[in-house]
Amino acid sequence: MARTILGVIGGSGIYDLPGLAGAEWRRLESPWGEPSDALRFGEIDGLPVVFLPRHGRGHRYSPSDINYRANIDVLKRAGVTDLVSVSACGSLKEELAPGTFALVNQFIDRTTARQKSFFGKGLVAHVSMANPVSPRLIDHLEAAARTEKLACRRGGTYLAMEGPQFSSLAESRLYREWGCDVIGMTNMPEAKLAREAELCYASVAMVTDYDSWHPDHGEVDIQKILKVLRDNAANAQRLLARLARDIPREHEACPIGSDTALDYAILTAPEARDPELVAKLDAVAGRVLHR
Ligand SMILES: CSC[C@H]1O[C@H](OP(=O)(O)O)[C@H](O)[C@@H]1O
Ligand SMILES: Nc1ncnc2[nH]cnc12
Repeated sequence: MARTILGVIGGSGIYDLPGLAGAEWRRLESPWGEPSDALRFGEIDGLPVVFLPRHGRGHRYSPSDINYRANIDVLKRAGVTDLVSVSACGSLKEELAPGTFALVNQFIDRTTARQKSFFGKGLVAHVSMANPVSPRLIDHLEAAARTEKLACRRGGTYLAMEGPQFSSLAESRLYREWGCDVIGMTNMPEAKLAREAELCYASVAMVTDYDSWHPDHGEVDIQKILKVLRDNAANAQRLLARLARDIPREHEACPIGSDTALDYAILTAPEARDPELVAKLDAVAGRVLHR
């Protein structure tokens, strides 16, 4: 079994990870283009941690402009085994009040303008997304939240919208009718690409607002969000530090097979594969392409 290397993608309001011993920014090249930023390498209690600010330092990339493929590729190149995403989101349920951390386990992808797969013409693969989140990683996050006494709910469906505008009232109501719990703009295609790269993935959806549907809270606006975001970011740092201290140092085999997702996923015959695409997939799919 490999040793655990914890990856963290920080969302809005989270552009660094304090408390990393020996921390340094290091830029990794990716054949998939420019990632959002350099990676922040360091250690917590001897555990290697690799951090990436999803929107880049200074918040330079909007959700539609983020190169999700390059981000996942560089994290894979850095050796990450377990990837935790932390994200701001709107609540679609009364009981998920601002400040709550939802450990979501399902996604509905309503994004339209993003590259969603590492595979394609010349190398076709189909991975399962029935269970997009690694339950073991959720167990560790839930335990960490409990230890840190953070308001947390296990499970839930995250609706990923394209943005950057917030949803209309009609959309907000529709997503509630669909049974969604929270809404954000970034966890898709991130979760899909993490699965293709055989990473265990989990998402901490940190509620900042009630989107637009709630009769007592009016419409969502960025000023309100920013206020809650600051508290959430401080709590997220505590959660992540606790997770890093307590997660097992040996990477545990994923009970839903995230780390073997490509075993039977590739359909293209070896002789029909595009050598250029095969070369680009050295980090993401090297385990199965070069065996
Ligand atoms: C800060 S409001 C909207 C913005 O925040 C979320 O970003 P992230 O998921 O990276 O925390 C949301 O998806 C939007 O991009
Ligand atoms: N209401 C909302 N909709 C989409 N993304 C968000 N991020 C934070 N709040 C959000």
